[in-house]
Amino acid sequence: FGAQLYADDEEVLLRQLKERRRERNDPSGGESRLLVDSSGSTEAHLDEMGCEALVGMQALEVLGSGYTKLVFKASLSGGQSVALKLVNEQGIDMKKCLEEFRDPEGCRELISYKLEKEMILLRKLQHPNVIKLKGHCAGVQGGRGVEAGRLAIILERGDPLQMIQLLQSPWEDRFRVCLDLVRLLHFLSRSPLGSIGLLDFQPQQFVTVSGELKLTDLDDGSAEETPCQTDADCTLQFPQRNFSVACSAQGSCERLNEKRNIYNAYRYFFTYLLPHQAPPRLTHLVDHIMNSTGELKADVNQTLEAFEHILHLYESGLHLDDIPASILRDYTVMRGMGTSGAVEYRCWPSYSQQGCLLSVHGAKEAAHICNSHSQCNSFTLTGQKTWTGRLLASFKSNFSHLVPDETSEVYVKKSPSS
Ligand SMILES: Nc1ncnc2c1ncn2[C@@H]1O[C@H](COP(=O)(O)OP(=O)(O)OP(=O)(O)O)[C@@H](O)[C@H]1O
Repeated sequence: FGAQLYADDEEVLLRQLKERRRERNDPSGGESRLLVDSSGSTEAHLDEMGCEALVGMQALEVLGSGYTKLVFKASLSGGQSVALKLVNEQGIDMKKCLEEFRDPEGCRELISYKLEKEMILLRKLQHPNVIKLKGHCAGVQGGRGVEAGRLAIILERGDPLQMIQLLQSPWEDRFRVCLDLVRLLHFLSRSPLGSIGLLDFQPQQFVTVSGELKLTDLDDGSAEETPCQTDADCTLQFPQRNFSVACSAQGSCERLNEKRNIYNAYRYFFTYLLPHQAPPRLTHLVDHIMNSTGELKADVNQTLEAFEHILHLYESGLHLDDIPASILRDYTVMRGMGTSGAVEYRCWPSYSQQGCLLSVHGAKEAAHICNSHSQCNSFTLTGQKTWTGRLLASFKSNFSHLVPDETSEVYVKKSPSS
């Protein structure tokens, strides 16, 4: 069934289009939220939004576009911000189809099929790291930049993944993207449609929603393992490396989709995001992940375990056990206080451009960091937390006075004589 859903065979598409045309001429088949799924049954998706949700919406800006689809940010009349995905009339797919068939309506319909396929897949593959389908409308009313009469799918809105921005962000946020990706690959390896390989593994296929990574382009997947006769038929080829996979007794390359996904995760994401500025006490674990995924020595279960282990240590602070509690004796603590008139210094990669704002497990780790910065004479544990629940600590050279602040604590280095 999965492989059938992923089939892009032109003949299959045209047959489906003809069937759809027949259904449309059938007066009973007009409901916009009824969809014929590939098993032939008609499913109602009454919890999803329909065309009525788009009445009065404002299409605000283009979020992104690709060969097939165009994505708008839209503000619904209730104020909710969503992403609308439509056929990209200017896209390569449309151009190629027009060149070949010179039939604008047929081509639009052919490409709409990919949107429908994506919709079916989004329903079948629900996971925190897959973009959420909110609904669809088979005849968009029109609005700024959106033509009338087109199929639009309504998705939760994300921010396109900006690799350059991510490279400059704290390790914790970069680790989160990699962890989310591994959680997604783990799910895809045992999805309801079988083990799915993502054939186009570019960062453009992903967005983030409040820092969480989500796959948004689902039509470039394969749920079929490559058929084979001998092991020689099962090679995974990448520009820098090739791998051999065994041909199973059933005549398919064993877990090729899973392996391809892991290596792509390594080459497009981990290499850039994981090792750089990893917490010193976790680098050996990060190096181990880099090695085992770069050499395809670990499967997706082992890779996920390794990531979750790092997360556990990082959240619990267990990796900091060797920092003695006595390190805090060198500091005077003032609870319920913040500072003003601070003399800031910059560190990298800081959560703030102006000063040195880093995440810590607690006062002990903050003191350890402050001791390693020559400019640091005090730090404030703010009440703000990062996604892992770690605290944001602001490191400073000096400050002019203390101000009451229920949510924070100030630690000042004792002078050598005191
Ligand atoms: N829910 C969303 N929120 C924000 N941006 C999105 C969303 N979905 C997609 N995008 C942006 O729109 C772009 C195009 O979407 P999508 O990848 O589905 O189109 P495509 O035509 O299949 O692209 P490609 O040719 O790369 O396969 C994405 O690269 C992404 O940046």
